[in-house]
Amino acid sequence: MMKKDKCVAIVLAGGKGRRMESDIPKQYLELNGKPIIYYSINQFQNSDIIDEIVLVTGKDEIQFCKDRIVDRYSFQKVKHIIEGGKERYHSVYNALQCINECDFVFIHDGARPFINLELINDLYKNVKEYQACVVGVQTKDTIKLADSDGFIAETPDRSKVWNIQTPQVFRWGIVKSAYDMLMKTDCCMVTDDAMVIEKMLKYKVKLVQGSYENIKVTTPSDLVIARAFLT
Ligand SMILES: Nc1ccn([C@@H]2O[C@H](COP(=O)(O)OP(=O)(O)OP(=O)(O)O)[C@@H](O)[C@H]2O)c(=O)n1
Ligand SMILES: C[C@](O)(CO)[C@H](O)COP(=O)(O)O
Repeated sequence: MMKKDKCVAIVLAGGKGRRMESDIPKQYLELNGKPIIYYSINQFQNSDIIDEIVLVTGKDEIQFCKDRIVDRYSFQKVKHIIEGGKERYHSVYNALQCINECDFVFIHDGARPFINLELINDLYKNVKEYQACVVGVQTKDTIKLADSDGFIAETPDRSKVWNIQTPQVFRWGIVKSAYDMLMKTDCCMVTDDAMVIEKMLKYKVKLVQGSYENIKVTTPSDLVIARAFLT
């Protein structure tokens, strides 16, 4: 694939992993002898699309990431290892501050180990065309919207309902200005990057078909599933 653009990947590992209830943050738990975070950094390191990686982690884990992940596995594209913030969107904002300027930013949960080079290529093609895109899969369940009393209020057409994953990929100017605007508002109900673009800029974000295996390791049962995918 022809590539002249500069692409930076932000890999998020600044969360505490409370729902995993483990002693160490879930992104450092091991799958087949390697930390969960290793798998996605490795895909970005091996991708011809990605030029640089910013790794975001907890203050107390910066040295561990440098020694036990970046140096140990020779992840030369990791140019910054920085401290995250209170919420996911604070961590993304911190990462955006250390990117000088580039063409496209790939934002990825370090707790999603099963991305691959094909998906990164696909997202790159889409972001060049649409400027903003996120990966997801169509829901396999029937979805109900609830009212405040716990009764069904609505059943949306499930062909229009997607489960959203990461990477979420944006042209630099779009993601930078949307996050700058977000930090100047009181808005805090933000659970993914597309929401920031939708809310702040009213920009249309393209959905890109992903894989049902691109799970986020969130609870102990996800760890069992992730280990099964690797056998
Ligand atoms: N302040 C935060 C919160 C989350 N994340 C990262 O964002 C991704 C998605 O978040 P989630 O799965 O919710 O992780 P945690 O916040 O760690 O989990 P929990 O809500 O169970 O504590 C993870 O890779 C996580 O490390 C981050 O970088 N900074
Ligand atoms: C960004 C994300 O992975 C898309 O599904 C997700 O929203 C992260 O959210 P969480 O609430 O922190 O699990």
